[in-house]
Amino acid sequence: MTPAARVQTAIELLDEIVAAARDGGPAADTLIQRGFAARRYAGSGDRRAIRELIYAAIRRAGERPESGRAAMVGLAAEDPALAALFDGSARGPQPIAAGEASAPAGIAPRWIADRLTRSLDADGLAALLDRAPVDLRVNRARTTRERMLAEFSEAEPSPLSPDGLRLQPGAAAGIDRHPRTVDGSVEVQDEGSQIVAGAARAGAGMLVVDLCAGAGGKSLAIAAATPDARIVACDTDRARLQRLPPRAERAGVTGIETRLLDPGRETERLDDLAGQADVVVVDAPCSGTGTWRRNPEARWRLTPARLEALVTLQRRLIRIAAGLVRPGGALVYITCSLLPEEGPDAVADFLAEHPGWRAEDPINGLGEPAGAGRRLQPATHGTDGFFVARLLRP
Ligand SMILES: C[S@@+](CC[C@H](N)C(=O)[O-])C[C@H]1O[C@@H](n2cnc3c(N)ncnc32)[C@H](O)[C@@H]1O
Repeated sequence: MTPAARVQTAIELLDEIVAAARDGGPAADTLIQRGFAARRYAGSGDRRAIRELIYAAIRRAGERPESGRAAMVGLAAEDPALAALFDGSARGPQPIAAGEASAPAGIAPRWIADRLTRSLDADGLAALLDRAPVDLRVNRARTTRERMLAEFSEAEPSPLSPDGLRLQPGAAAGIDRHPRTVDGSVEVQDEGSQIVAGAARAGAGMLVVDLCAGAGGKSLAIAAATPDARIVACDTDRARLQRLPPRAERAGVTGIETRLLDPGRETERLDDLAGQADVVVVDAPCSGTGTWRRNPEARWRLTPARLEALVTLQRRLIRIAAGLVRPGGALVYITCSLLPEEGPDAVADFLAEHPGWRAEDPINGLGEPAGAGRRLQPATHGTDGFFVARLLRP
């Protein structure tokens, strides 16, 4: 493909990404993969260049642009070499017209950037859109970090997690097909996610409920660290939860059972666990502001109404979780968001409504204080953004 044709293809795929963000469609990565499958003529160099153009345009545009072309025209305004490729050649983009729509540069939609500035300074805000490294969690049930460092010659030990390895983005191509990923020796998992999973502090023989387990990122980390715990992994999303048992098998961990919940009627399937759990983990559905560096178009999907619905659901899930904790047990509340209303404010509300419960440091001084919990952020800790609190039942 010519460089100009790559730009035109990036514009076409961006059009689909913008529409999907507006209409609740598939993630950018899915659309890009489908787009490449439909364009078999694009070689690996073309694909890499197109993907880079797309993500550069997405990262740059804080507000959802009106079209893929507006996003790319905005990028071209800061890059004369790119602007020169709008040359009207056979498969290239038409020349940029005077006064043509151009997406403005920004970090996030205004309404949400305003809320984030309650808790992040300018560097913290900008780092939400950094290019993220790829972190691996070494599966203690299978191997050791030292052995995996020998297998992944380009990896470094990640600085905060004892089980983490870090690969720079360029060195992580094909990581899903790497033999040590396939045999369950390592899992792709952000270092921040590894650390907050550690807040469960599960011990031998404990009953742990992972209320929002999804495909099991946290459950698998807990099981690898504590082979003798019983982990009940719950979720309302059947497709996600179904991905957990094969992952557990691949990782060689036992003790995880899955439980599908009915949205709005979660407690009906949790009756037998009421007041029984040593630890309940609530890795709540959230805005994902802490993971924008991996899914930058997610910020185009958020609306005030969607955020409000999430905040309401988070508060409901904490209350459900509290009903499962045994006296003296712990509730671990996690979000991958840096918005106060999804983290410290949610915990403050819970503590105000539940006298006798108290918070303790969930991650042994790592991260920084955030209300009754702690948080990790890309700018300061090099991880995705997370909030985590550990609340003890009287
Ligand atoms: C942040 S994700 C969990 C990620 C997962 N714990 C991991 O580490 O990979 C939040 C999960 O909450 C689930 N969820 C949404 N509403 C729920 C509800 N009412 N009860 C339980 N889970 C719910 C979503 O399906 C989603 O999988």
